Amino acid sequence: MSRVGVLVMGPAGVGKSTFCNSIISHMQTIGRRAHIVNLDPAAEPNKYEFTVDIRDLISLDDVMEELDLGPNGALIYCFEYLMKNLDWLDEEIGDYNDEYLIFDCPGQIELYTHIPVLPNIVRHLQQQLNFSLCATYLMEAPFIIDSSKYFSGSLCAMSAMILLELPHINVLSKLDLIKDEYNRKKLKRFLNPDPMLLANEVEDVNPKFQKLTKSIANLVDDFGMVQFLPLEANNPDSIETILSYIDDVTQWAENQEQKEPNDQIDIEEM
Ligand SMILES: Nc1nc2c(ncn2[C@@H]2O[C@H](COP(=O)(O)OP(=O)(O)OP(=O)(O)O)[C@@H](O)[C@H]2O)c(=O)[nH]1
Ligand SMILES: [Mg+2]
Repeated sequence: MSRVGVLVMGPAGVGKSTFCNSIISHMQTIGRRAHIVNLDPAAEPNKYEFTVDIRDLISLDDVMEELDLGPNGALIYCFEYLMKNLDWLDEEIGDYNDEYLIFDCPGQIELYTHIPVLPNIVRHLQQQLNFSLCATYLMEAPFIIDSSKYFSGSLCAMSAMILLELPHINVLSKLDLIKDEYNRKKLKRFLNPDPMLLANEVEDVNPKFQKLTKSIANLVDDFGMVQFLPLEANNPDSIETILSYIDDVTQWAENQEQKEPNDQIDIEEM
């Protein structure tokens, strides 16, 4: 049994759910099967039906109303509730052996930076449900092309990377919105950036913070976490490229190949 899980993470409105839908649509086109697991208790109705939906376990609106919590507190409560009811998740996912599941996560970034619920869910999926997992972290291209924001975005992505300890792919979403303004060469500076060069470009920063920016650039540089894959949700080529990276880090193809000899044994045994 081999299951691939892709966590789709990133700040609010960055294009996570749209990306999930684009993967499903692309996979259908090429004859592969995938499902969306919705982990956002505040999700809006989606183009593709959620195969597993946290809202079937707990509703954000109910929590807000009954416990008199705000949306962020209620979200944390929902995840803590999910942690206490992981058997529900096991049961829901249980029927989907040998499948490709895409986990659409909420946009509250505290979930990826300092609350341990997501790492606990990740360990559970790996250890109890035998998932080969990959994290995708989306950042918006229009946001990131400002050098100073590039560093704050990179720190958030690194935070998620450290917290989850998973194979990690950074994605620059909504690239179509800046394509006309930035030529290929300029875009490459952000997709495959040199943090030290970008740090020198940060302007309009209080001199007191320039040193801090350089230190952060050093850290990002040392970490080697400086690559982004471009995403245009409506461009199948960009989806295909990202999917090939995900397949690679989750060893999807190898798992498929491994299954073939067993299939043959089954046939011979019959
Ligand atoms: N131009 C452009 N717009 C996009 C793209 N991807 C998403 N959007 C738009 O961005 C908005 C937010 O997209 P969602 O997919 O709902 O973002 P999200 O990250 O799931 O949002 P939350 O779940 O609320 O955190 C929507 O209006 C999308 O149509 C893209 O590649 N290009
Ligand atoms: Mg969403």
